[in-house]
Amino acid sequence: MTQTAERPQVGTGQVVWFTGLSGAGKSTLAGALHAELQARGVAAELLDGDAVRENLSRGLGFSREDRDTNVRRIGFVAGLLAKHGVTVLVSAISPYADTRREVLASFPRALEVFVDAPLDVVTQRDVKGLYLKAIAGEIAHFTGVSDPYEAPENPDLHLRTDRISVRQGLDELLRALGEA
Ligand SMILES: Nc1ncnc2c1ncn2[C@@H]1O[C@H](COP(=O)(O)OS(=O)(=O)O)[C@@H](OP(=O)(O)O)[C@H]1O
Ligand SMILES: Nc1ncnc2c1ncn2[C@@H]1O[C@H](COP(=O)(O)OP(=O)(O)O)[C@@H](O)[C@H]1O
Repeated sequence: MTQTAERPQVGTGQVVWFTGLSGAGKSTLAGALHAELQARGVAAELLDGDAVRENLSRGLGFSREDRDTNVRRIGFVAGLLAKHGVTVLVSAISPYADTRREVLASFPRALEVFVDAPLDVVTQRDVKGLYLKAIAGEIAHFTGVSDPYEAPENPDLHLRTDRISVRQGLDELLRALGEA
């Protein structure tokens, strides 16, 4: 007979939700934090926007409805992982404040991280060459150019990636997680 009641309970994992424009630095910071947590032996999982869209959300586009579906799907998986004590790092533009609020409120422990760089900076970075195309009108509904981005009003962490280094951002994240 299993003695579930006597087994040690796995603590609820924290969900660290990185939101911001394309090219703001979400993947870079979430990836750096993931590597650091793993090196410290912390059970951590990364749900990155691009990988999610290739798998869990394949076929979804960038209408409000599809973005919200994408964000809710990520939230569902993050919640399952967190329930088992995993620290979950989510990197997704997640542009709509209401949907973010709803999903974040479903986690017992959540940290909203606003990865923030002004439009002119991300346009200059143009990591994937998408801003050039969006500005030329070749990509419809591109966040920050022809589609909205609703910045968090009261994020747990606000990282201005045009003012701080990746290392400084990582240090702030570790501090916020009590891992400094
Ligand atoms: N129209 C439009 N708007 C914004 N982004 C676009 C668009 N089309 C493609 N891409 C690429 O898709 C990545 C964003 O996917 P996300 O899943 O993070 O977006 S969302 O949270 O569902 O809004 C985003 O990746 P990141 O640069 O990593 O943010 C872009 O590379
Ligand atoms: N302080 C910083 N934090 C994060 N990324 C930075 C920072 N400074 C410069 N960058 C650069 O900005 C780019 C961000 O790209 P990426 O992480 O893919 O953004 P996103 O996932 O938000 O689309 C990378 O080329 C990264 O090296």
